[in-house]
Amino acid sequence: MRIVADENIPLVDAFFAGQGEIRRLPGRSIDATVLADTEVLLVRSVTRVDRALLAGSPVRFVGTCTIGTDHLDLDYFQEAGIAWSSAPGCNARGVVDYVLGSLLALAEEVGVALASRTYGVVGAGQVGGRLVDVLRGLGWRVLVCDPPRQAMEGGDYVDLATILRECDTISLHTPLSHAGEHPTHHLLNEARLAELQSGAWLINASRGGVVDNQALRAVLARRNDLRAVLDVWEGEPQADVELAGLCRIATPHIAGYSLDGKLRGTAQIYQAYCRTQGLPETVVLDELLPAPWLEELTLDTNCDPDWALATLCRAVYDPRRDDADFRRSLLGDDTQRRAAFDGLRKHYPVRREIDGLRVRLLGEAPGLASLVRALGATLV
Ligand SMILES: NC(=O)c1ccc[n+]([C@@H]2O[C@H](COP(=O)([O-])OP(=O)(O)OC[C@H]3O[C@@H](n4cnc5c(N)ncnc54)[C@H](O)[C@@H]3O)[C@@H](O)[C@H]2O)c1
Ligand SMILES: O=C(O)[C@H](O)[C@H](O)COP(=O)(O)O
Repeated sequence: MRIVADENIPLVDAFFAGQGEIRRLPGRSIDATVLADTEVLLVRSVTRVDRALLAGSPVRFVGTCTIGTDHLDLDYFQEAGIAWSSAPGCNARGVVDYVLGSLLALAEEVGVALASRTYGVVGAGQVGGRLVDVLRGLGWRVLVCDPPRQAMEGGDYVDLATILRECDTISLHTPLSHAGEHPTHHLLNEARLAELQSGAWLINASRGGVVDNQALRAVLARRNDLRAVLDVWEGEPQADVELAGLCRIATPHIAGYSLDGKLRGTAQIYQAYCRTQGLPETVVLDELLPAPWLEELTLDTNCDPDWALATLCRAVYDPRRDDADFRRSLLGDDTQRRAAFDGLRKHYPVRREIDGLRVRLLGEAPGLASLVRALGATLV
């Protein structure tokens, strides 16, 4: 059996070598020609997988090591009887860590307490749901907008207008969709962006097209009270340089790029492949994940909780490093910038997840203990 895999899928050999011959290619160069004799296609988000790519090929399983599926034509897969799998939730924790790191950076810059903000989470699935749990666990006020979940489950949700009116800190975590009852393409359009509160912070680590980038650029140019954090861009790998310049944090679609998240992505499509083929799963992720560089921290119980929060988060990840790398890459011409966008992602440094930390408290400190638990770290 022949397998074509994006060259940026880590551990693809460890998981799939027993299944056939693997050909690794840059995701953007996978085309119909290379699939002419391929049964299994393993991709990341940069490969558009649709009729034009697959028609006439023997591909019978498509795995994407990503949460997002907007690059897959699922209707075509159904019509053509092609089995597929994404990796739901694989890197959700990484995105939560990115949002936390961004909030810390903005709070420091503005000089406000994060506890004084009102958070609006739009889309409460794998990523947004985890984020809501962390923010509420920290004791912060959070409103949630998720019309599909609200329709299915009822519960304590608000609409987007309420989020824009009441929240000064908004984080977007919806899929990118152009159709259906609740399409998200340009969910934040010119009119909605105009409703952002004075001094609002807007974070988008979902998909670029959820925010009208041109409208965002215009509103940020007009209003210097607003602060935007963008990890995702319309037209990637091309990012709007002027818009990036107006953002407080700008990164090349790496919010979910923890090592754990990437490896989980590979493991999840391997598991799905085995299930569809009725094969036993013989490769186990836990045996392949290296130990984190920092496993345990000890906190004195009289430490300041805000310092503890920043220290625990930044011990694992600080998005300002990615922001700095990305800004340097924006100095070239269009071709160089596109290459740099992909290059920064391909050569992304090792990063782990905050919930992998173990924290030892030197004595009784219920407030600190609940902070550690809210972050998802383990108290020892
Ligand atoms: N930047 C990154 O590195 C990165 C990493 C992981 C995921 N993502 C992206 O983040 C987004 C969220 O991922 P997820 O795993 O949480 O997805 P998910 O499918 O688990 O959750 C999405 C949620 O959004 C809700 N939703 C759908 N339409 C909505 C609308 N119009 N308004 C409000 N809510 C709506 C859904 O009901 C669902 O609960 C996706 O776009 C995904 O591709 C980005
Ligand atoms: O959808 C996802 O899982 C994320 O956006 C993911 O980080 C995309 O990474 P890529 O496949 O582009 O490497």
